[in-house]
Amino acid sequence: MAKTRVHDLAKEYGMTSKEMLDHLRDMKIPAKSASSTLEDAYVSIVRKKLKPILEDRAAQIEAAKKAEEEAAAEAKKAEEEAAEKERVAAEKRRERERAEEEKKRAAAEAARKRAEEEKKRATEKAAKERAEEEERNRVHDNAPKSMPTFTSLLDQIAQQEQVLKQQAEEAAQKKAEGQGRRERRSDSDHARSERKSYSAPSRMEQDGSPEQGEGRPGRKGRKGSRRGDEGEDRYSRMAREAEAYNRSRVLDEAREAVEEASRESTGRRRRRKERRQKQAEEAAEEKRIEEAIANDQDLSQLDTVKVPQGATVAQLAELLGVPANDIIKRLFLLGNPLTLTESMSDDLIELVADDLGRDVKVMTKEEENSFTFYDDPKDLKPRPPVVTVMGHVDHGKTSLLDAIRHTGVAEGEAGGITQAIGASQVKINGRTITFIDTPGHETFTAMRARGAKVTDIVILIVAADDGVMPQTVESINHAKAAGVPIVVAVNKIDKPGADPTRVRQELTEYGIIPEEWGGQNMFVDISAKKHIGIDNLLEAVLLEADVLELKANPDTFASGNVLEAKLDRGRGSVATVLVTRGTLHVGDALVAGMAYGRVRAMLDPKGNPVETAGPSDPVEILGLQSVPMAGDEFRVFQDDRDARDLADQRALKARIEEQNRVKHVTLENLFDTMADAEVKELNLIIKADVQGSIEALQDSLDKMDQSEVRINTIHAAVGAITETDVTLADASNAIIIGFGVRPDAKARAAAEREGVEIRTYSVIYKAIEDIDAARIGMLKPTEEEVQTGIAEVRDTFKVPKVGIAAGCMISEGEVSRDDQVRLVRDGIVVYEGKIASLRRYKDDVKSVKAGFECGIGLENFQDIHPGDQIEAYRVEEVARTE
Ligand SMILES: Nc1nc2c(ncn2[C@@H]2O[C@H](COP(=O)(O)OP(=O)(O)OP(=O)(O)O)[C@@H](O)[C@H]2O)c(=O)[nH]1
Repeated sequence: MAKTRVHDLAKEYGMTSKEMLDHLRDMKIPAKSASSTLEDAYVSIVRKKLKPILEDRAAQIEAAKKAEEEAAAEAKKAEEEAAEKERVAAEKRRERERAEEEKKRAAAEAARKRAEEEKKRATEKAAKERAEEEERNRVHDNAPKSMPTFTSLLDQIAQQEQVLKQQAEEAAQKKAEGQGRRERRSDSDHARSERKSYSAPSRMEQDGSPEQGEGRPGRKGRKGSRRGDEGEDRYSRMAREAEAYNRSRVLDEAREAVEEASRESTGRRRRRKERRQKQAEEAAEEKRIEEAIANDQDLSQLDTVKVPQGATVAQLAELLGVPANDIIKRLFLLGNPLTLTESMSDDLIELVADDLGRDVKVMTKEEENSFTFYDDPKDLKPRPPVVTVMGHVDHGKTSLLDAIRHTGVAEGEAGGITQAIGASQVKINGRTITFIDTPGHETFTAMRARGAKVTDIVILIVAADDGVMPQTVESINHAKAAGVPIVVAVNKIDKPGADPTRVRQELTEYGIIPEEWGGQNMFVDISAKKHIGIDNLLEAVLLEADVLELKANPDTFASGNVLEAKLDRGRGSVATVLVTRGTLHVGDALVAGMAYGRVRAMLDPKGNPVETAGPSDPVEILGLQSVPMAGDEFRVFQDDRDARDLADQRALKARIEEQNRVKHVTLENLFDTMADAEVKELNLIIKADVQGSIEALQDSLDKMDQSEVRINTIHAAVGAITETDVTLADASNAIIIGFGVRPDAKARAAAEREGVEIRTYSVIYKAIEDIDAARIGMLKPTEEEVQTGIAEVRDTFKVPKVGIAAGCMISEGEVSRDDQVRLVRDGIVVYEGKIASLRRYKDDVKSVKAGFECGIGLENFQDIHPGDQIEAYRVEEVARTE
């Protein structure tokens, strides 16, 4: 019989071994230590006696739980209140922003008006100035530009001379009154003295010695001029000096005036140039605003200049409307001297533009070409509808498409019809309908996920003997999500148990209501097998198409989507494309995703070679140099260099993204990486469900031999592995170790993208073992966990005998009945084990794929909550490499 150890029993009662030993001693039960074993009889005594303790503990736990719940409820309430407050604040903020925006718009409008008025005024002023200038030029015909200044200077000089002459006369008069001998002097001498002494007073003032001069006996001017100051008459000397002084001053002033005049003239020229530039800018701005208004563009985006990636200095200058020198100067200051024809990096373009106070958007070739086409309504012509058939498995999708392909074909020919490409076309009443031959909503949704909306109408096929089934509902939801109208084909009406009315009834539950019952959907009863009602169905599709008024411009370069593509051994890259606009011709240069080429040959759905394909035509094209992907958009280019450039650019971008994935360290490559590295360190980020695990691991790591590789724990915390952890690991070349925790979806995607290794464990010793082995290059994994699928728990329900089961949606991959699973709640692993039941509605199924709903029961586990995640995985053997 199994024996129970003291410490196990203690654990069961949530007490320490010592406490348990004390109880045993009280009960007189022999036990020495925690590892002592107890007979079953003793164990049952203990259980009986300790029952009140257990109950007490349970009550405590219950109380604690209740308190916790209350606290949580309160916290939630507070959170809701805060959220409400935040919402109100956000609303107010938005209102403020709206008002601000309005204000800005009004200001912009006012500025524009002001600019207009200013422009008008400036034009008038300029005209006036021009008139005045012309007038002036007429007066001073042929005169140099500085002449007016000289003239005014000469006037000034004449005025000054007049003043000085007066002053000299006054001085002479004074002197004549004081000294009689002056009277004897000749008239000419007197006149000369008068002329020459006009600046005498100022000279005297300068010398500060009028008395001294007055006291000295005078000499004859002529004599004085020959023999120096001694014999010179005082006034003559003063006059001479004044004349010399004046001449140099006048010359200086004149020189200055000339300079000033020439400065003024260049200044004027500059100002004129600036004014003209400003006017041109304003006119350009006005034109842009007018164009933007005419094209319904967002006015706030107007200031952003679109610059193609790799633009040269000259191109950027032209786009920004600034002199190239301005850009070269800034590049020089930024330490990146470039010449006019050199191209600039994205960063440099942005830096320089920023420095110039301009907003730019560097456009990749992809962005440059990713505009939506605009067609003038008068160029639009009706086009055939494009139809996809959807429905539950075995309800007859393939049979219907087959029946449709045989429509209008004579019995004898029927056998010869082969489905050449992934789409077909039928003619009814002289009109064409295009069918996409990959039925089912997976393809439909996959295409839609890639941005390809090719289907105009969905035919929902429902077997009259089976009624609405799970995939019927899923198809409805997918069609509704894409906003595509549904025509219902009630199939298998030839079968004895067929009940078309029941189908109609059931579909009303999902909002699909027959027209005859006042709803929006056309219903047609058919038998795909017996070819009954097929024409009626096609007519219904045409009626629906009429409502949609499907149109496209056929007279332009073709564009559309790739429906499927493959590499054919004999023919190379083969792609089925659906033209949505324009007309595709043999010889056209086109790009589809990363593939580029010229259309070498085209085949229609019946496999016949054709020269052209218009809107809604599916064709198989040969000639692409690589294989595009289903859903890729294709476009024809006028110039095949543009097509090649775009394809190259896309391929280059993909390559760069691939290369940019830094090769991070993993436990497997640790040894080899360390062999090359100078610093031998292993960085770890540890995430665990409880603090204890972190401490236990850290403890073991500390004890590890770190002489060859130093182990650094750069971050350790309790909780799920998040995107931030991955970012940190990426930046510090670290490995993430998780205990009882899982990465969330974002973290998983980031780790995949950045090549960061995440290792999750449920036992510590296994992690230590792996790290230890990796350190010495001995990590040889023999098993590998392969994730198969993820199920999101949407709801839980009670199943008799099974207990609580989870109503799930498979969000990734495929979950199989025999997969191993773990239940993850908020990133923490709460259960690991097996699937007890996997069901689609009432049926047990082997597996369920992404996009489908199912019920999952877990083995011996009932604590499932909505919002939990069930991760399914398989453990696979890994072949040893050595
Ligand atoms: N009696 C009868 N049987 C039909 C009719 N249409 C289809 N079937 C049969 O139903 C079965 C399933 O038809 P499929 O066309 O393969 O159905 P499906 O929806 O394409 O099936 P999956 O491709 O598996 O999703 C085949 O055995 C058909 O012969 C019909 O109008 N009457």
